[in-house]
Amino acid sequence: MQELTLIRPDDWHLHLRDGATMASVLPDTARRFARAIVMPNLKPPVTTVELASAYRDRILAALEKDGIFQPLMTLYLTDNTTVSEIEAAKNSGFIQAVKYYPAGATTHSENGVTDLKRVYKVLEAMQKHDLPLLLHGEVTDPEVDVFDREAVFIERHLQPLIRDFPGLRMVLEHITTRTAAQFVAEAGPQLAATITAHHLLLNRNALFAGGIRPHHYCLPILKRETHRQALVQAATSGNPRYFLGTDSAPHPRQDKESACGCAGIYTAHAAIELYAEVFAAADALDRLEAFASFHGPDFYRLPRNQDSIILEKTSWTVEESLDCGKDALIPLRAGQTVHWRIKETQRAR
Ligand SMILES: NC(=O)N[C@@H](CC(=O)O)C(=O)O
Ligand SMILES: [Zn+2]
Ligand SMILES: [Zn+2]
Repeated sequence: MQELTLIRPDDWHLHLRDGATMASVLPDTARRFARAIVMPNLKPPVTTVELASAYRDRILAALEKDGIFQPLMTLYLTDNTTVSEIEAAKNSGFIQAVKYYPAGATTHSENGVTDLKRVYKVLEAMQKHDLPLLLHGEVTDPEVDVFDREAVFIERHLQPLIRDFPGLRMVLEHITTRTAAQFVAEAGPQLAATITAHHLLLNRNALFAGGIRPHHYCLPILKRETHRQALVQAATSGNPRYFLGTDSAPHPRQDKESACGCAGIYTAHAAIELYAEVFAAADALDRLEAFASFHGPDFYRLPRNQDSIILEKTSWTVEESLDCGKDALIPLRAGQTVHWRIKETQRAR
């Protein structure tokens, strides 16, 4: 049997939703991670410090009292975000970043930015106050093939952003292509990327295995095998500019199993275990801790965690369905086996 002790990891990209759904998914994340960057794409979106503060209070109220989990909050950037809101966010002490969704790109992005030029003043303020910008990096141009939207985003939007804001730290979220991995490797220290467990485990064949698989549909969409391999290579490379972000995104079963199903894959129930599978398969378990527990806090300029978790190589079967308040929630690997599990979590002394 194999065991692996890690400093407790953090999740640098997470959807917790709100209300009953949040209450039912939160324990999965809090059991594994010390902190998570909480995405602001609620309905209505978390666009102000006041809304973020109230959302944070609801998360804290839903947590077990003796836990250590800390939500790290984000603001949802819109065409109307003001410079004074950025200053207030920086001064809040609990907002760690601002999230950019191109309007219409993904779940609950209808209030996103319509044209980056409209938020240049706000980006200048973020650069000045050193508040990172998190990017859903896909163009929404309907002329662009859905499999190319990330690569085209890099060319059309990310390159100009880097040129125009050389002092703004940015995270290209949930990267899915060799192009993105390479771009991050070649860019300077202002740019990092999160990588999900599902993009490391699955290629686009998983969308059509024996029939259409709505529970494998997420955005950016799964890509071909060569891209998956490039992501594994990046995640296991030891390069500090790649780190863990699950993008665990719960949707009620009926919204996924629909004629127009929602994008999002739920992985919080087995998050670090799934990454362990990827790193084990790449013979790189010795690099999991840095990817999961060091690179993220270093980039965000937060302290690394002190306590640890122990993973063991033991198989267990994922439940067929979980509860998400309103309806069933179908987790990744439902009814199937995960090959690592958490043996123990240890508090720092
Ligand atoms: N990743 C997804 O497919 N969905 C996310 C939104 C996002 O991160 O783009 C969601 O909120 O459901
Ligand atoms: Zn996204
Ligand atoms: Zn997301």
